[in-house]
Amino acid sequence: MKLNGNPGSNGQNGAVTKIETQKLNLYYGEHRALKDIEIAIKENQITALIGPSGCGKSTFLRCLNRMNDLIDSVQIKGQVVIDGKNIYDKDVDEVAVRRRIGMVFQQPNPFPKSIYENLTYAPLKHKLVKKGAECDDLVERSLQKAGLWNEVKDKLHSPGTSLSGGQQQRLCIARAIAISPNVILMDEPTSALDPISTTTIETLMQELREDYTIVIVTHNMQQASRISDKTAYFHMGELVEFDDTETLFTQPEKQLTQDYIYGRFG
Ligand SMILES: Nc1ncnc2c1ncn2[C@@H]1O[C@H](COP(=O)(O)OP(=O)(O)OP(=O)(O)O)[C@@H](O)[C@H]1O
Repeated sequence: MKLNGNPGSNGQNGAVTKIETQKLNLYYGEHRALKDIEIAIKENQITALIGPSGCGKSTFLRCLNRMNDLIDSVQIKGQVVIDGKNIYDKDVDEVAVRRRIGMVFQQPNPFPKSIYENLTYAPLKHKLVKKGAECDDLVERSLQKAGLWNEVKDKLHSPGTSLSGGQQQRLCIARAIAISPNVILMDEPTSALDPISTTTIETLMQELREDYTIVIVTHNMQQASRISDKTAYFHMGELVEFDDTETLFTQPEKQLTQDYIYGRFG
């Protein structure tokens, strides 16, 4: 696969801003893990977050769907504006935020239920669909989008955990899609997968970009380079550099970015 061959980086400079953070700071107790992060993430693009271990990539990602709210010691200051509205405003329902913004984790984590129920559980709970034909339709559409339908259509009532690791991760992507989000967050979604499953998911992400805004944390710089339109380099809680992926990997402006990309640390 060609390094820096991301097809989406051309001609999308005028894309609409989907997510914008303003002076975003996050504290775990006394520890300031994010420092004045300001970034504008574009709609229907893939944005990769890279940087050394502990620099705050996952913390930042979790700010985008208010997942950090679940941690007692966390204090967040600043704004995360999605579709023009700060998701930390008092009148915003955090459960509704998490519904609009799907998340896929490092380890595939299907529920201990059937493939079918993995996809219908949350939509039924949120009353997005009714049992029966609507659920059947949702299951087929979500699995089609996640590129898994042909592999599982004859065993929808088998446990999700009976699938291979790569299939389980695509089931988790289908589950994220089933709640009709418009943003999908992915935290190292392929790091537990073999190279073939990784390629399948990378290809799938290119297709999903048509319909969703995707933000992905990855340790794999070649992956960021292959799949993303924009890349953000984080270091010790700061956003050091954010640019078109091709520019960031070939002509990084900041010394810290150069050191990381050229392997001088991290
Ligand atoms: N639940 C938590 N409680 C306290 N501190 C935390 C918590 N989660 C993360 N941290 C700290 O916040 C900082 C950023 O962590 P984070 O996991 O966001 O980094 P990361 O860049 O995603 O790292 P990695 O690449 O290793 O996953 C680190 O110093 C980490 O120890």
